[in-house]
Amino acid sequence: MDYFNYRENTLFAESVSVNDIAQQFGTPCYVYSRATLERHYKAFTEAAANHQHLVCYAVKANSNLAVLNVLARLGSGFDIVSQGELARVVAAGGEPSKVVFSGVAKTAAEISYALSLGIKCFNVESEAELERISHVASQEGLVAPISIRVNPDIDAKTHPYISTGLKENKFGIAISRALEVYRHAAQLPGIDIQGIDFHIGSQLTEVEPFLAALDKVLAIVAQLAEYGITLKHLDVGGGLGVAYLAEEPPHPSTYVSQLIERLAPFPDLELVFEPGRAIAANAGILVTQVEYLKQNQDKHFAIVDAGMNDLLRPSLYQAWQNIIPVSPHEGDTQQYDIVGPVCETGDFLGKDRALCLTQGDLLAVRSAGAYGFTMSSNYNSRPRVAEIMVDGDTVHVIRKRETIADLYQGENTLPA
Ligand SMILES: Cc1ncc(COP(=O)(O)O)c(C=O)c1O
Ligand SMILES: N[C@@H](CCCC[NH3+])C(=O)O
Repeated sequence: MDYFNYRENTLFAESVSVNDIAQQFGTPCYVYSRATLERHYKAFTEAAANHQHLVCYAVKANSNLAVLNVLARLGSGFDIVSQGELARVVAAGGEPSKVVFSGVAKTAAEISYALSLGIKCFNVESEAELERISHVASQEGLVAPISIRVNPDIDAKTHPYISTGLKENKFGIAISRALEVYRHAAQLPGIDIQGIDFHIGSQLTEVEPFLAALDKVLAIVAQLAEYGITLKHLDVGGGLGVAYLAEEPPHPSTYVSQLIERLAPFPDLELVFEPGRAIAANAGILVTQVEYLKQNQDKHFAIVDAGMNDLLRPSLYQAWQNIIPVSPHEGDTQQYDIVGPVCETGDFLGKDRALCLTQGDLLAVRSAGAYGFTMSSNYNSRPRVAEIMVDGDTVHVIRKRETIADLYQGENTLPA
């Protein structure tokens, strides 16, 4: 049974109610749907069925072991950006041979760990990193599979903090230098050139920027072939957006098939995708309870038990996420700012929401399955909340709520 639709992540399953989950496990809590995660993953793989491909789910979106395990069981690969994420993939039963390693600041220790596990590819983000990978691999008598992440200088038309493919962004190697860097890489010891990679940003709502970047990168693939460097894969990154409000991002199947059309002249080039948000965002909600209602002159506040430390996106990006009552009831509707307990004016989950509320009501913040828990913190010494997975008629606690004692575990006072 599906609990969340791709566009409207309907909350109310017949057999498992959000109310019951909140009663049983307390609030705030994140609730994810296994069926939805699986459906979103399959939207990519089914659309790509006629071309060699690998979906490498971007672990940063939601790195809970159960989420990774659900995807690993379907054969998913993983896009990681740290040793910690790689360790999670392994602990969740993912295959290192399906892991691509992105990120601008890979340390020698991280490179060594990833090499020892035999990952699919390092997505190299700078010339200095290429030298470091070559050095580490040679020292260890290993060969590192690499792909150059090129920065195609394409405007992804998204929030400036999550745009990554412009020349002023820190990511990737300028596309104008790509040929030179590949020719150098081909001479380096311990390096095995496997592919090419780009990732132009997150929450893109149009296919055009992806296609523009892809065209630029395919031109490089063709030129490299002339130099005798034949690439095995092309990694188009992640970035496909979801509907938080009225956005109308392309369905994964439309996006995937349009990219694959462009690959007609390259039938042997494996296509790698790194979706995070498109798989996880609308597979999850954050459930929170109204602690107090309060009015300051004309302003109405609903003070809830989840704050910016639990869900940072509204504060950080002024991101809009739908907030709905779990059990709607009759009464007066007011324009509420939904604010949290954290001592910051920027601590809000939503502003000016027309809602009919009473103290104790449960609210669901939708589209919270991606960049929700993973961006949470202990700010204000608030324990991290529980994560729950709905799997058919069964509800699993996939991460228990932190205790107060967990908050300072590992800390010490100074010796006497
Ligand atoms: C290199 C890389 N790949 C994949 C992703 C996943 O992006 P999204 O969640 O937008 O699909 C990101 C984050 O933007 C990223 O930096
Ligand atoms: N954290 C961002 C997405 C960043 C993508 C990371 N490359 C968000 O919540 O929208």
